Amino acid sequence: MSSPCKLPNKLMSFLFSSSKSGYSSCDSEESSRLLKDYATWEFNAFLWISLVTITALSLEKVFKLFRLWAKARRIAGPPSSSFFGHKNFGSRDNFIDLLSKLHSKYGSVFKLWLGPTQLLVSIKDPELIKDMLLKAEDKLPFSGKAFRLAFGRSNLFFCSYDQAQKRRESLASQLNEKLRGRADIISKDVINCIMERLDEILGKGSVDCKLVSQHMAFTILGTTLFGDTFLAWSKATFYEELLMMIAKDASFWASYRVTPFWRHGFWTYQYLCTKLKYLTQDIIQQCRKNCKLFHHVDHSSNDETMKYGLKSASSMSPFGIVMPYKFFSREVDGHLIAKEEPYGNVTGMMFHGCITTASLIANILERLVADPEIQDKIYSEIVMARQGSAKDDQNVGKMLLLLATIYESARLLPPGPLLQRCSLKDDLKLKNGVIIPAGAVLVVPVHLLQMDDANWGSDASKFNPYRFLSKVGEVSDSVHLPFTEVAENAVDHTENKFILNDPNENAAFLPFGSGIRACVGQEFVIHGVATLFVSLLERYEVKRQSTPGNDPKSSNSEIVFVRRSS
Ligand code: HEM
Repeated sequence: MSSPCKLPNKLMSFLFSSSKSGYSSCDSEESSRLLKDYATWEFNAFLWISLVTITALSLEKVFKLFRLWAKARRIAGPPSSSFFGHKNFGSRDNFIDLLSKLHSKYGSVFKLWLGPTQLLVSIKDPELIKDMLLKAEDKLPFSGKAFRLAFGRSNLFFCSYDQAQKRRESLASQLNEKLRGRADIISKDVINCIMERLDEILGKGSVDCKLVSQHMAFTILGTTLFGDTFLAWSKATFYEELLMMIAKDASFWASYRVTPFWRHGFWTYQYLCTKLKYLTQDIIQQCRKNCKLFHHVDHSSNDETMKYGLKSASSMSPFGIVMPYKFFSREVDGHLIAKEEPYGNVTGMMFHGCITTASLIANILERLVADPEIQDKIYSEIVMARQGSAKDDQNVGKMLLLLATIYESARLLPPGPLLQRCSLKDDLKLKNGVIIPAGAVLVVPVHLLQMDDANWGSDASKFNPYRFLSKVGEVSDSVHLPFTEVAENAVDHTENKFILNDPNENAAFLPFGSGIRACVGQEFVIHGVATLFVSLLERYEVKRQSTPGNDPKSSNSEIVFVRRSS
């Protein structure tokens, strides 16, 4: 039999010769034999290459696993109870309790095997956490998967930092640009629209605090991304409902290792996700149309603008402060982006922003209802800040008690999921010398940390906004204030001068995360929610509904908005 490496040449020469001299039966036998040999040779080569590749990949996996086990041995923690399968940790509260107990036993860093290949490392020391959050760049593939499954490709919430970095920077620079301008973070029109909607809901009777907060957050986020176009969009209510329905199931469907195509519920979920995508496309198209119109009007009115030195009012803009050119062009800072990505990013932001902002608003309302004294003081602060300033001035920087109340409510937010990170490629060395192997899941039990007396004093579990305020002269020079330019003028009602501490100075303040993957929207949200509460508290007093049999201290009882006499 001819040597296999000569086969292709032979085959080629045969094909050429046969085309010149025509077919004989002998030639055709020879040709079919050659073709057969060639096919066998190709098939064998394919099998060998597959075998070598699979063996190399398996060896790499086994090697990584041994490396993980070897490196994890050096971290304190309970031994793995079972080599096979998962350990059942019960509910989320049970799991947090378990972490708390293990921290008391093993110190500020310990490991916990979730399975033979899944290593979790929990960190509770604020300084080590700060160090880790600066160094660990990646997130768990799970969170990226939940976003991708629901909203399509999204680089903003991608697990690998390399992929997310450009979009993060682009979003952060747009938000910060607006914040630096201090103007109209939430425009007067948006606030009016929110108040009108609230009046409408109040007219119908009882108020569900969570639902009202959700509507408010949704309007704020929608107008931030899509501008005033969003206020006139007829499908906004449907969009909100759909987003919330998807939010309920997103983690569940993402928790499957293999996408569960066989489950009917999964297809219903996918149907809702597709509907949401079409709605996102619809609002984006509306924005584009308005943008063209806007540019047209803008160009034609340019002469007038120049002549009278007028600037176009920001409320006229059809876009919000984030989205336009950067998010819907195919290129961001020289990087070409996939066609799907802008929709994924925008819907992902709506999803994350609405859920987190809604829960913050609801939490602030609950705190104000439970503490009417603080509510009264904030109201006086608003009235005082308004005196002497223009009627539409929305500079919330002067309202230090309000801002401190927002920080404190964020600190006391009910326990969210753990803050999680990982380093996908490299091992991570913490400043206490502990080496965390690449691929380990790093978690920060945020709630434990934010309720820890060691970090916040003996009243850590109590609502006390004053912990974020310092008397003038008592604050250290190292404290940088986010609203510096106005903080100096702030006066508390006890007639002492107070200034607002930067909450991020305390490494245990983590409602927005910290470090390299910290929340991009933190300052925007604080500023936006403060603007909302200025208008809300100017108009209403929030109280607990006092119906017979209703425990006034229970946080489940309904809230009423009592209109203030103007
Ligand atoms: C009360 C409201 C909000 C809270 C409590 C919140 C909280 C968080 C937290 C805890 C993270 C993870 C941080 C980390 O791992 O260190 C995060 C990430 C993020 N947040 Fe927020 N957020 C809020 C609102 C917003 C808003 C309104 C936006 C956008 C306009 C936004 C944009 C983002 C982005 C883009 C990320 C992903 C960062 C990344 O993975 O690289 N957030 N947020």
